[in-house]
Amino acid sequence: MIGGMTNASFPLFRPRRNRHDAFTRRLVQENRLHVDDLIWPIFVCEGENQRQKVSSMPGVERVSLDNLVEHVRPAVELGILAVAIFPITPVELRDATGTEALNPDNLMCRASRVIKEAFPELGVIGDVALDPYTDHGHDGVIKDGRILNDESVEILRQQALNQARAGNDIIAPSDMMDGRVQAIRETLDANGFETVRIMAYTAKYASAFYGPFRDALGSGGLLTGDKKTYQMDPANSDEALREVEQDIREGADMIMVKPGMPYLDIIRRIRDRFSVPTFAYQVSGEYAMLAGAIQNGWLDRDRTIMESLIAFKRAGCNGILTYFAIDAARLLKEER
Ligand SMILES: NCC(=O)CCC(=O)O
Ligand SMILES: [Mg+2]
Repeated sequence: MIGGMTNASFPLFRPRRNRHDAFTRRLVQENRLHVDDLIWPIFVCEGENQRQKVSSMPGVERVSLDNLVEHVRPAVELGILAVAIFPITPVELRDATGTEALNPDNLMCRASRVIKEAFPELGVIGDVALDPYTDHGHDGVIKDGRILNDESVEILRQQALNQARAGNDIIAPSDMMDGRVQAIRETLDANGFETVRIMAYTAKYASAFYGPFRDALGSGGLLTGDKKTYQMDPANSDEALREVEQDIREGADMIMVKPGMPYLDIIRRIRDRFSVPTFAYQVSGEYAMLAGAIQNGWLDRDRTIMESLIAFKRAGCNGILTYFAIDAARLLKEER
């Protein structure tokens, strides 16, 4: 007996029968990708009429705010529910403590207002961490070569409040400091933002797959050392469960695993244990691998994109942050 059924064997059991034709395959399909599952990360930059290509992410652009509404419109028209904003902070505005993160008129806040004004229904997710704003490229403040936890959290809670005031619906702390979810929750609530949601980057690994993202943000060259004292060791899995448990207790509404494809086992373990809405970030390096191979004609574009995304659903994700969001939404629309 397997799963309550007789373990029938060939020739009685022919698994191929359920693959016989298209209608049967659809009928028995276990997981489906829906446009509601897609979150689109976007890069914004200063300047006028900018649409800068990111060389290591073919098909991805950084856009200036005057182009932002047109950039985002296809996502809205395709029914994508939310975008995640990533600002490219000019080098001259970066400093040791990421002061620009607290500027109510920083690029993130202005981008958020531009999007909210044009598309009030579109969900806007703001990344909270100091790395786009520091001159050393780390997610927190440094003293004597160490990334300080509690001092960084004090800045992060102000950064989150700054973004909530600009209109961000979801605050997504990606810094991996301990205790920041609770601190951000308290600060939001104390300031009347109790409906602003927190999507915690809960299991964020110290990964090589963020390389192209740092190119896109211009923070790659700035980074001194690595992020191993705050991001997780790729060898660890139990630890991710402890991180999830803690973030739920601290008040996270949604949690995230990052990167995505190399960490599907982590997603599955989380889903088996917890009932919290779980997201994954198919990060820049994953995008670069696939988009590069697609561009070279080594992989079939449409099938590769869709197979890479259904894997997240199979692993148990409620949604996926992916640079392929627009392509995938188009493909889903064609399928219908
Ligand atoms: N905090 C957001 C990221 O680090 C994104 C990484 C990526 O796409 O590689
Ligand atoms: Mg944590």
